[in-house]
Amino acid sequence: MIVSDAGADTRTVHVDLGARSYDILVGGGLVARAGQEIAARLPGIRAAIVTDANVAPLHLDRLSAALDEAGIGHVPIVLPAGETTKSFDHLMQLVDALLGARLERGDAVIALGGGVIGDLSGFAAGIVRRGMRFVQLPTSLLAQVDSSVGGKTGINSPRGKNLIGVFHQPALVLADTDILSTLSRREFAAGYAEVVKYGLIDRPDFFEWLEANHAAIFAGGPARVEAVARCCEAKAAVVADDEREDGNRALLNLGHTFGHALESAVRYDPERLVHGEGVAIGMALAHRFSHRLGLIDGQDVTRVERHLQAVGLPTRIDAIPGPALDVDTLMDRIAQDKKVSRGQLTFILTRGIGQSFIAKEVVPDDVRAFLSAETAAAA
Ligand SMILES: NC(=O)c1ccc[n+]([C@@H]2O[C@H](COP(=O)([O-])OP(=O)(O)OC[C@H]3O[C@@H](n4cnc5c(N)ncnc54)[C@H](O)[C@@H]3O)[C@@H](O)[C@H]2O)c1
Ligand SMILES: O=C(O)C(=O)C[C@@H](O)[C@H](O)[C@H](O)COP(=O)(O)O
Ligand SMILES: [Zn+2]
Repeated sequence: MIVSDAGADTRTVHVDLGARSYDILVGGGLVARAGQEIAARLPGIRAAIVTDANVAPLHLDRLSAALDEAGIGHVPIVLPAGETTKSFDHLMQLVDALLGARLERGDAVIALGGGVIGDLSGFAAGIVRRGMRFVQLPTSLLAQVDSSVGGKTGINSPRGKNLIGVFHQPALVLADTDILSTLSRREFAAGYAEVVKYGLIDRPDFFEWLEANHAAIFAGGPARVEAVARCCEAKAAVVADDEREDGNRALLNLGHTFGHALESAVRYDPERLVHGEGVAIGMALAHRFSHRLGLIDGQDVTRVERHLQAVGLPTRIDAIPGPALDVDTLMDRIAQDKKVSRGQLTFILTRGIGQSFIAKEVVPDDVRAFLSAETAAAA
């Protein structure tokens, strides 16, 4: 993985995966350049632009014009916005539209959207004609710093989050930071949870930088570009080292065992919880659980909670609006987590800020007692 300058305001992060290597371009104005960047890497293709009903009216025409300019024939496919679109019904609809457009295996699926569109489109690209080319044009902060990189694709099940999917790497990621200007503050903050995650995993200096610079990142400008590029650099390094999560890639799941259980328990209802908010609560829970197990100093836990709260992110289960969540349901979803191995729970726990580690054979009764205390505190 190499980070280099590629023009005045574009940063290039290379994801080093042998034959499946690709570039992530980060900076302003990339939608306008998308046609030429794609044509340079995937000459002669046709494409489908997959997007959602919120993003389409804001950004589809500009991308379409950029592809026209580069002579890339394309069809738009617009799906409903929101987490419930990561479903078998919408996968079927998307697959049918790709086949109906007579796109070939060598053609490309271009995801123009947040993580929902990226995960669903990547899955469709991975299975249609046994694997079409795939390009990510992430439009949410979360998608720019996390979901567009690394090739995890898929949909949700009522039994748990992301339980159905494939690894399918993109051929190119174009993270146009200008496009974030139309994102709501709530969704920007949700994406910021995944930004904080990289600091908490193993980059304490980055966490400290975020504490000092979060306002500038939310405001836009160079700090935002810097944050996106540094997250992509961090994720690219992990993915290059462990593409299919046989080892350390699991660290990217910090906060997700709890977070995914919460998302699934609210049935992926965005009025109650979106993914990044689930990750924020999940990271706070992972730190408090680590403290309960005697692994981490209470001052570090408070520092993490304070930073998440400073940008308006939730840190407790009772921050989720609607009916109280039940511990049995949460334990049922946790038992479905993809990190479970030979029936044993795996969590990402921590010994301090930037000192996360993979904890195998976590005792379910310890988790249950902890969640009972957390939800009782909420009652
Ligand atoms: N594959 C991975 O490695 C990975 C990593 C992290 C998260 N994820 C997945 O990503 C999903 C969450 O992604 P998300 O937070 O981007 O959610 P999302 O795709 O639902 O986007 C959030 C909301 O913002 C809107 N939106 C997106 N870009 C916009 C823009 N530029 N202007 C205005 N509105 C815009 C969307 O329409 C949606 O309503 C979850 O399903 C999660 O599981 C996957
Ligand atoms: O890329 C990864 O690996 C991650 O874990 C990134 C997470 O932020 C992301 O939410 C991912 O989809 C979770 O993966 P899962 O395997 O737990 O479904
Ligand atoms: Zn995530």
